[in-house]
Amino acid sequence: MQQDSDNVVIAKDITIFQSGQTILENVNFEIEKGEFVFVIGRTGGGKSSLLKTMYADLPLQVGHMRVAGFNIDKIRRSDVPKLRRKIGIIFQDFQLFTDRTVAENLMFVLKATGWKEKSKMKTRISEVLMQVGLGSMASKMPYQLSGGEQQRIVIARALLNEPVLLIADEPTGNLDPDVSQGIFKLFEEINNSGTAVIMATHDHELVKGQKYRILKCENRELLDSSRESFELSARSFH
Ligand SMILES: Nc1ncnc2c1ncn2[C@@H]1O[C@H](COP(=O)(O)OP(=O)(O)OP(=O)(O)O)[C@@H](O)[C@H]1O
Repeated sequence: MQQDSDNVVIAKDITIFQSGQTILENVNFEIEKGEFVFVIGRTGGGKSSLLKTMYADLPLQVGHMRVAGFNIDKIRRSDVPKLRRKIGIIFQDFQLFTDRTVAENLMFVLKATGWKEKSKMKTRISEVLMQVGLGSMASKMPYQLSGGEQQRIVIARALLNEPVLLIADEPTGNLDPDVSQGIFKLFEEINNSGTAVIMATHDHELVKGQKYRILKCENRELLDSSRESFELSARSFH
């Protein structure tokens, strides 16, 4: 597939399977640099499967997909870590090492992704912690942080290598509405600084009234608010 410098994601005629079952069929969409996109749909509709395909966790067997310059349908195992360095991935459950400080958690990722110079690593850690509003938390253990703060650290970790795309799968799923709102605002700030964001969510309150594009998984189809209008009632979220 052609490289398209304005798109961080190109999906062309893709079909997604789980254990031989078709989950989404004939999916076509593109995400531009710096775009913000929600993925919604009822439970089991295929939101996570779509995101997993994007970060090469679920192999793509039918169709073509390009993410952050990598051909997902042809990606070699050895290239998956390189892809994941270009994208940041955030899940509902904060997966921090519980026996390491915040700074050690972030340092671990920098080392694993090839950073060598200690002073640059320390600077980068300070920068991302500032960016998520937790500049003073470097020496805290995860258990000393609230759920919302832990999720901010996970977001800081995803930002370390300046990704072109953040993929977030229910990032506010375990958080109170107020805290969710704060996390969402943080994603918006990150997006405003130029990083594309794709966020799967069940949170109707979060999505309704927003200006952002929505992809909706429904009956094995991916509906796209930039091409068609569709129902956005609470029912389409559960
Ligand atoms: N590892 C797996 N093995 C087999 N089937 C799976 C696997 N993961 C998901 N599925 C099935 O694929 C379908 C889509 O699941 P997926 O998790 O993508 O949906 P979702 O929209 O993210 O759901 P939820 O909102 O509940 O997280 C479901 O029928 C699910 O049971």
